[in-house]
Amino acid sequence: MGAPVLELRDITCYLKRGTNIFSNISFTVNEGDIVVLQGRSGSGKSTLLKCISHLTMHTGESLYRGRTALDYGIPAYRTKILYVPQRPSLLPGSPFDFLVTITKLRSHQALARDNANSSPNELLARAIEVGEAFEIQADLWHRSWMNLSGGEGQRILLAAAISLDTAEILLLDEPTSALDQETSLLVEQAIVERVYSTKTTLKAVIWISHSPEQSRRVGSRFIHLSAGGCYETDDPTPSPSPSTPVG
Ligand SMILES: Nc1ncnc2c1ncn2[C@@H]1O[C@H](COP(=O)(O)OP(=O)(O)OP(=O)(O)O)[C@@H](O)[C@H]1O
Repeated sequence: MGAPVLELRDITCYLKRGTNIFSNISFTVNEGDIVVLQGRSGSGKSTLLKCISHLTMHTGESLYRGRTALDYGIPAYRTKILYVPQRPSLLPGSPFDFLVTITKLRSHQALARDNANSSPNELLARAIEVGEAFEIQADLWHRSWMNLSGGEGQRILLAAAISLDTAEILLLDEPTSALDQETSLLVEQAIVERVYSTKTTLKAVIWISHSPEQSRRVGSRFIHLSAGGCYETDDPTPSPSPSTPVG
């Protein structure tokens, strides 16, 4: 087992007093883990990823390398634990504009000081290279997000997250939901290779998937959200009743 990277302690998310989406979610993500997060529609998978990245109010703690997001400062924490939504629905401009905006963030610049390839054009060159592995043509990076297909936008967002190469954990919210089987396989392969490569910053992934086949292909661990809690199983096709409670 690799070193612990992210420890979730008693994460509870409530809509209003007395109504929790889930309660006391606790598990640890180690280097080399590809944790597939499963559960019925509405069980709270996306909400859990948003809690981990501090986009949603919750109680409990997410410790990255033993420290909280407040210890690091939330922007710096988010460069290391990066949430990738299913769709880039509200982003203005083009994917290239998005990369330019990121390079101007102080949290990104603090990390990029050690990294010679930090200018927007260098970042774009890396993003284009990653995107090509996902069959994204270079000119799409300059097209408005609004004029990209669902699958193009999804792959570009993933390629951008990967090419930043700052995150130790990617929180992937159904990263292939808009893709055909063949393109899904390309994306899966690229992500899995990066987790196991010693040349990239990425150490682990939490990956929401509704597909047992995909879970089997990519997952090294399987955590199921159910009845407001979670359990870990060895089986990528989850059983209706909890096997091993986590936490
Ligand atoms: N901001 C919000 N206000 C009210 N309810 C919310 C809010 N965000 C999420 N919910 C509710 O919380 C529950 C969990 O939503 P979430 O999107 O996390 O589920 P999910 O497991 O990711 O679902 P799916 O598999 O369908 O994507 C749902 O019942 C949803 O309607």
